[in-house]
Amino acid sequence: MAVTTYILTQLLARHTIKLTPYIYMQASAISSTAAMMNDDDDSNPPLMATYKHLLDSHPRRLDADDRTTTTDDDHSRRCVLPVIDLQHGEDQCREAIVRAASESGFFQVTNHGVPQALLDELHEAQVAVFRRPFQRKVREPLLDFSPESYRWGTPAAMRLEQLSWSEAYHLPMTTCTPPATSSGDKTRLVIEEVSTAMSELAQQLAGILAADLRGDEEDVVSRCTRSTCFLRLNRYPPCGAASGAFGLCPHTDSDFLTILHQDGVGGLQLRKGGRWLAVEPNPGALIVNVGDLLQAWSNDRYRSVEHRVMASAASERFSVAFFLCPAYDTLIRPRSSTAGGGDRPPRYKSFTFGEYRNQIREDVRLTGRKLGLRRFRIQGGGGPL
Ligand SMILES: O=C(O)CCC(=O)C(=O)O
Ligand SMILES: [Fe+2]
Repeated sequence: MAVTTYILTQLLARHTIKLTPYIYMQASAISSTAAMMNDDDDSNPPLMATYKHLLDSHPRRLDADDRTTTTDDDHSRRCVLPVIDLQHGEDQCREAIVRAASESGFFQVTNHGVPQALLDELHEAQVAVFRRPFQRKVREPLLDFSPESYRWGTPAAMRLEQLSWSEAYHLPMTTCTPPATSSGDKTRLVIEEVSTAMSELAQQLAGILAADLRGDEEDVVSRCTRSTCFLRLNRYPPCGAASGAFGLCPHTDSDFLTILHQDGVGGLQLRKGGRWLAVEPNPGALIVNVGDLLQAWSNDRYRSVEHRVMASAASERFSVAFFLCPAYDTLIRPRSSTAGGGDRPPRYKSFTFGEYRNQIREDVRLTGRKLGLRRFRIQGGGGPL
């Protein structure tokens, strides 16, 4: 029975896109039933079964009446991110990095020091980790990571637009270092090596961006340490259920700086000038993006740009994100003076990273979404950029 439902689910997952809407609803109902039976050999989280009420209440394309989502036209709009080759050395790249962080908030780096062979190994390990049966992912911790490190879907979603069709392992960097007693498992080692290499890269880039902001106030970058950063392994299962569904809902990153490695499937989009633009996968490059803390600390010199992942109907997608975060008690005090920008009054009230996180949690609990930096913005502060 388990095998039959598994095959049925797989067939439906592959073919729903080709079915008419009416047949599709029948198909999703059957597929939901299969998922609810918790087949032990099915690695997909039961997204369809769990969020069927949201899918059913929104049977049309997500974009039919929601301006925050996409259109066919937008799907074909591509965005070319600046590519910075780090082999030219820090001094040569400094200006390009500062310009990219100020103008686009997202850029790519090549010759970044994270060996491609290591990223390939992590990809292989990541596929194997997510291939474990769903019930095992939920019940048994991965290696010696905490059981809470596995997450899927969006428990608080009240509408389809708030649902992320994905699963992830959220790994604080402290836990990425295997204890001395650990078995030396290959997955463990590769996770540690990638998080260490990405952390070094993030520190280097954040250091360059920080150095360009004059002032001798507390250095936030030095407060981003192994005990405060984390790595997230993402998997986006195919979603034939609703065209235009999100693999990851629109958001800005709440950290200081993010390093992202994606596979070749595509799906990442940025919001630019009120439009969503697709980021073309670039093998060999890592994506870098400014987080909210860096935007506030730089008094809007660097930009934390809204982004999202579109779920694919046909292909699963994997990505790895490293989040450079300071300690929770780090004060984010906008710099009143920035290089090139002259004196500019602070645009944000000062806040600690801990206060920022708590405010986000509270906003999500009360409104269903993150309000982010606008919560700390000084009305009329700073004047035009
Ligand atoms: O998977 C991606 O491409 C983006 C991931 C992301 O935005 C995040 O984890 O914050
Ligand atoms: Fe993100």
